[in-house]
Amino acid sequence: MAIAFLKAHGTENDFVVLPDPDGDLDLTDSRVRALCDRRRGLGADGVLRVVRTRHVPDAPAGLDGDTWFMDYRNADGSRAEMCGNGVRVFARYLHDAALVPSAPGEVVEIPIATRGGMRPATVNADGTVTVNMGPVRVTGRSETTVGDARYPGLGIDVGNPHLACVVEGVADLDLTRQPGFDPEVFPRGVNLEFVEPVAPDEIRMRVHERGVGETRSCGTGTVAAAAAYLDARDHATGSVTVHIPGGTVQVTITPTTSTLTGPAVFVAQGTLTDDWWITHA
Ligand SMILES: N[C@@H](CCC[C@H](N)C(=O)O)C(=O)O
Repeated sequence: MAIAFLKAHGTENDFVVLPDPDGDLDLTDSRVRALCDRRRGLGADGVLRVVRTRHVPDAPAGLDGDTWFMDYRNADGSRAEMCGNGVRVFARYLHDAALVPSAPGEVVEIPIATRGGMRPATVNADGTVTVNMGPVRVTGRSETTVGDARYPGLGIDVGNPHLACVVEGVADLDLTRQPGFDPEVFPRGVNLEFVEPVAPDEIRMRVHERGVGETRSCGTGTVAAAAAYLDARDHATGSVTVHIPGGTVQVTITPTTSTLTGPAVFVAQGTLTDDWWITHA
């Protein structure tokens, strides 16, 4: 069987990467949960399966079948539409493994399909990756609760759902439990960002991710956080530096789209044992 894997992270939002060009892997929810388990598996916030779009039954209609598809799974086994840190890692993998055309010294845009649509990315000369994250759609206002405290926030869709709340004292929040949210507003669940300005156009963010729990970074969340920060200043566009526990990224929001720039780091590669794979079917 010899199933190959790589371990990678983007600002410490960590992933198991599974190359599966022909869609041969039977990646069950149970196997995703086991892979992400930090004791009985490799340990990660999510899994990125690298597969051609034609082999993904739930890929959005109209995508080219040859395009590489980022099949993203949360640590609880659920599928999500998008993962911003994941796209950076995914692009870096395609680039370094020479799975996409490139010329020495040339910055080439890599088309990447996701359940949230196309998210083209470029690997920059310094090794960082810039992802075109698509338009930022404001979906309304809602609130979250952490313990007894209520925080109003801005609902934002960047392929996946977010509620970004500008608060004071981000460092002191207890995010070890699922914060409350309105299931009528977010019937598919929601990623919750807590955002604090630290300087002009510079914010600190923590996140509780749908399907994972608190993570050290969330790329789509940083875009939502930047949008909420700008909205609080009556701006719809701008460039914001976002500090998360796992590092720093740069977000730019324009009238038509948004970009996310940050690192993509590969830690290890190896092969899963057949026994382990069979046991966790
Ligand atoms: N960590 C990701 C987001 C992953 C998906 C999210 N948990 C969801 O369910 O929508 C990112 O970097 O964007």
